[in-house]
Amino acid sequence: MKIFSSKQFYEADKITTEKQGITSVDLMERAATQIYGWLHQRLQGAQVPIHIFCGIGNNGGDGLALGRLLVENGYLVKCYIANYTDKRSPSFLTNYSRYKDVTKNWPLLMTCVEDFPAIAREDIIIDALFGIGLNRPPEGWVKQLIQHINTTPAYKLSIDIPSGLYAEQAITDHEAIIKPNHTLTFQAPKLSFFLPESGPYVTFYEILNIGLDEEYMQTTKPVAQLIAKPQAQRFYKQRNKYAHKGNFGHALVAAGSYGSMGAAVLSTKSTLRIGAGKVTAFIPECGYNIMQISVPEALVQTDVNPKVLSKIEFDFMPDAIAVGMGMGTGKESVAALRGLLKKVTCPILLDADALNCISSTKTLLKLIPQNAILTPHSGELERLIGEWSDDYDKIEKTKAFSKKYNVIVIIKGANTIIISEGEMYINTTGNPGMATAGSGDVLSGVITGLVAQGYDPLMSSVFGVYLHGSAGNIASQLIGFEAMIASDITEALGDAFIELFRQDEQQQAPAD
Ligand SMILES: NC(=O)C1=CN([C@@H]2O[C@H](COP(=O)(O)OP(=O)(O)OC[C@H]3O[C@@H](n4cnc5c(N)ncnc54)[C@H](OP(=O)(O)O)[C@@H]3O)[C@@H](O)[C@H]2O)[C@@H](O)CC1
Ligand SMILES: [K+]
Repeated sequence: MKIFSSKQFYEADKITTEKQGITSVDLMERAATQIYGWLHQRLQGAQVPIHIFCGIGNNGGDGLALGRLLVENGYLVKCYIANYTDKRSPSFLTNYSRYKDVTKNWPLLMTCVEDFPAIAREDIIIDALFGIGLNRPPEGWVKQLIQHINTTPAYKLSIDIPSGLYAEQAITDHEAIIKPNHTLTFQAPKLSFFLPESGPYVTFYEILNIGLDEEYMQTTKPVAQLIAKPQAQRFYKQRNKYAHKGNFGHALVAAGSYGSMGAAVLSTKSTLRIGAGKVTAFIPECGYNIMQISVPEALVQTDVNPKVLSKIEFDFMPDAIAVGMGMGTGKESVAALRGLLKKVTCPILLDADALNCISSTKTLLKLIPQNAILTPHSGELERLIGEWSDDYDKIEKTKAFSKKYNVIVIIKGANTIIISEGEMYINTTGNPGMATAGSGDVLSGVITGLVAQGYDPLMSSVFGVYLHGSAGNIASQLIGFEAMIASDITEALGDAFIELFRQDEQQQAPAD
């Protein structure tokens, strides 16, 4: 699914009205009708007071049109206009009059704190104060209105975007944003819904299709691609009946050190679980028994150094390499990584201490092969690209790094982001139970195992992140968030493949 910018939404709005021969007010009516349908389905005429807070732009226009539809259908509605400027939009004005025509009263104009209404906990609030046209943080009594709304326990529904939140710009005032229970967004989600600083304002969202021009939506390059089940299904490569293990590649996992062999075990096992034909673990000698016992399916080769990796030498041609998990950052590790980077000829994934070695020894940067996959967590990323001021700055700096070194960077987080060649992919699977030691080692194995099987590095990254999150979701259903450990994710990888093509009950039900 595509994520578009505000500018693109305005363009889509214009093209849609031109091509479909409708006015902006007609489009607004479509949007309001969709929200009305959503609410009516849930309320079924219930006589609960609905307070609609409207701004003076088109988001406010949506609120007024919704108010009229609710009144026409017998709901208890009170509409308030936050009259923060005189520059009312034309579509707002049309719906302002239409509301008056139906109710015989103008909506209540608010210009100061004294105008704020009392709201009971059972009431419903519709937030139509600001949409994607917000261009500065709300101030003064408008900010106080937002705070007033936030302090009530009443259910809050935001139209298009929580008011005060930008679609694709960093938050400057966290106290001036509506915290809704639910957001109904038009046509496609906005970038801010998925980033760590702004995502918490959008705990639940749904997309309402308002029929924006299909051709525009399909042919326009988005700001990001959201990866959910339909996209992930398209990545999957079906196995041929006559395939043998040689068809699914031989991966090398160079990892581990004394005290950190678990990282190597988790990666190696996950590389196998995701479907690599063969995996060789290259580890310091101290881990030999540990690895052989923990992962009997893996081949094991050991370093000359008993405790850390010092020279990564192998006697076969791997199809994919993962390096770094638990390998340490000392002199020996840096030398081992340097040697490996100099001779590598297949796709490579660099994780954890491999990234830390690169951050401490910047001369390694120029040895990173093109299209290498880097999987930093927040701290590792900061050491690579420097500090950032906000989520958007982080994305821009990561894009610049990815372009400069021609690498794929996976920014791990609640919504893991994959950046490659200026493109951005945002994953939708995963849960807070996955914030546990070793989860990243599993991800490295998953991606490496996909590369070994012949998925290209970018597809392996995007598909791997999706499957890893999906496995985490499946594991959490069995065990909950708190008790989940990284091995649970590995064990659920098989189910993640099955889940990819499982139809939900609704889809299976025969059509009437
Ligand atoms: N695109 C589509 O396809 C469709 C979009 N639709 C709807 O339109 C919405 C976008 O509408 P919009 O452009 O009128 O923006 P919106 O946010 O309502 O108002 C902005 C106004 O507020 C002002 N302003 C800004 N910041 C401010 C501040 N801090 N404090 C005070 N004032 C501030 C700013 O004026 P300024 O003072 O900057 O000149 C401007 O007047 C969109 O979210 C969706 O709900 C649907 O109807 C159907 C189809
Ligand atoms: K809103």
